[in-house]
Amino acid sequence: MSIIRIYTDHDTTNLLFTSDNSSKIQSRLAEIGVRFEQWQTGSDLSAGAQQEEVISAYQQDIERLMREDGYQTVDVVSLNSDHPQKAELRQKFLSEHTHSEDEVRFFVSGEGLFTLHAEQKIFEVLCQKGDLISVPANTPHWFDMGPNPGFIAIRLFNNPDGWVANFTGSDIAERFNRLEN
Ligand SMILES: CSCCC(=O)/C(O)=C/O
Ligand SMILES: [Fe+2]
Ligand code: NI
Repeated sequence: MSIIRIYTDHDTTNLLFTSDNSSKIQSRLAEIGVRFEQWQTGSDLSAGAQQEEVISAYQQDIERLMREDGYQTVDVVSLNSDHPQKAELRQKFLSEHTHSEDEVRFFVSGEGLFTLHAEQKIFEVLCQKGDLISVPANTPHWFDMGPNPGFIAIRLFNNPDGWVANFTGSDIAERFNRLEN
C-alpha cells in the first residue's frame, strides 16, 4: 500500500496530511507538479533480477514513455538485501539533491521511500510495486531504500548521461523518516 505523509519542512512532528488512497496521493502530488500513477505489473520479477530481464518484460511500457515524453536513456536499479554494497548504495541517494531533468521511476517490484521538498513542505511518498513517480527537474528530494533493500525500479532519463545529481548541502534529510525494512 502506497502512502503519502506531508509535514512542514521546519517541524518533523507537524504532520499536515496523510493518506493511502491513490487518488489523494495523486492529487496532493499534482499540486507540486509531481506525476504519480499506479500501473498494472504483468511480470513477477524478484528484486535482484538482471537489467535485461526487467527491460524486456516492460519493453512496451518503456517504449511508450520514451515516445510520448521524449526520454532518451533507460536503466534499472534492482537490489535485494543480499547485495554486498547495499549500505553504500543506500547512502548514495540519502541526502537532499536535485537533477536538472525530471526523475521518472517505475517500481516493478518492492518498495522505496521518496521524500520531496517543495513549498516549505516535506512530501514523503512510500512507493510500491506498480507506482510510477515523476519528480520535476530541480525539485530537492532524497530516496531511502532502507537497510535491507528489496526493489526493482526502472529509471528513465532525458539526458544521455543517465543519473547526475546536484547535492544541495542541506542536512534536512537526517531529520525526517527513514525506511525501516
Ligand atoms: C528508485 S531508483 C534509485 C533512486 C534514484 O535514482 C534517485 O535519483 C533518487 O533520488
Ligand atoms: Fe534523485
Ligand atoms: Ni525550508
